[in-house]
Amino acid sequence: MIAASVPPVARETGTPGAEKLRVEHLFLTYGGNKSPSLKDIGLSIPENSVTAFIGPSGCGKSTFLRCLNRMNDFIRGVSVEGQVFLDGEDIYAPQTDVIGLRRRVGMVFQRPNPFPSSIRENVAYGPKLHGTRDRRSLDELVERSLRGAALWDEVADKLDSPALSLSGGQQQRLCIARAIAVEPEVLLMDEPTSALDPMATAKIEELVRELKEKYTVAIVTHNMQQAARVSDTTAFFLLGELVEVGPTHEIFTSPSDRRTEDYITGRFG
Ligand SMILES: Nc1ncnc2c1ncn2[C@@H]1O[C@H](COP(=O)(O)OP(=O)(O)OP(=O)(O)O)[C@@H](O)[C@H]1O
Repeated sequence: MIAASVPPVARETGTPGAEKLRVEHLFLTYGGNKSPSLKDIGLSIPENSVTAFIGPSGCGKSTFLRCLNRMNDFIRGVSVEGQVFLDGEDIYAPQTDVIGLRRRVGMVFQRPNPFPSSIRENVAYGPKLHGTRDRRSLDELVERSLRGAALWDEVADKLDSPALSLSGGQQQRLCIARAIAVEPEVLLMDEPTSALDPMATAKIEELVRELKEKYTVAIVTHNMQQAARVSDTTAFFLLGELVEVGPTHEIFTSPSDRRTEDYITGRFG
């Protein structure tokens, strides 16, 4: 039996599989809505792994992802109850440094959204904002981040070209480079391939599998094959509830909840 609310696992930092994020009794209600869009979510996310959030449109996947670095704070009237622990500290506690939190928990969005500046400037932007000024350090960071996003070989000779001159898939990898340039611990990805063609999608999927060596990755996807290909753990959401979470191969081969089975076998969604 795979429980939707999993008990905390050992929290020994640096150990693959130690708990990075833990969510307890999370409810979220958008302003003006009578009922919550997320209901009593409990979930544990191990570090150095990929966790996929799947479910039909409107089930709350993106809303939940945004709870993990308080991006929902930008939406007026949202109320959040419950707890989200990052390395054991509640990110919704009043003393939380939210800017610091978003540095530790970075985000990549559905549509590639590079700034209208050069490739180099896109990657250097975050580190500069956080105080890195030295040109050599910045150059090193830009190269390391572009390598980390599997883009370096394609752009090394044109770092001062406009980011918007890149293809959609390259732009999305640039956004990943921008996200990792500030050395986050967690990367949240909201349907990062939904605007890309199959080749570009395959590259991002390969990259996601590599990224878990250094980061904890949580990814929202509409595409069940993608979840099966890239993730270690899959969480299935329906109507704002977390129905089931477990190892990806188990969710896709022997789910314990009938609703998960109906979804993954295409009976609805
Ligand atoms: N800014 C908002 N204001 C009010 N309601 C919202 C807002 N954003 C999302 N919702 C509602 O919250 C619920 C969950 O939406 P969410 O976008 O998180 O679902 P999703 O599973 O990510 O859907 P999709 O796969 O279509 O992106 C939906 O009923 C949606 O209408």
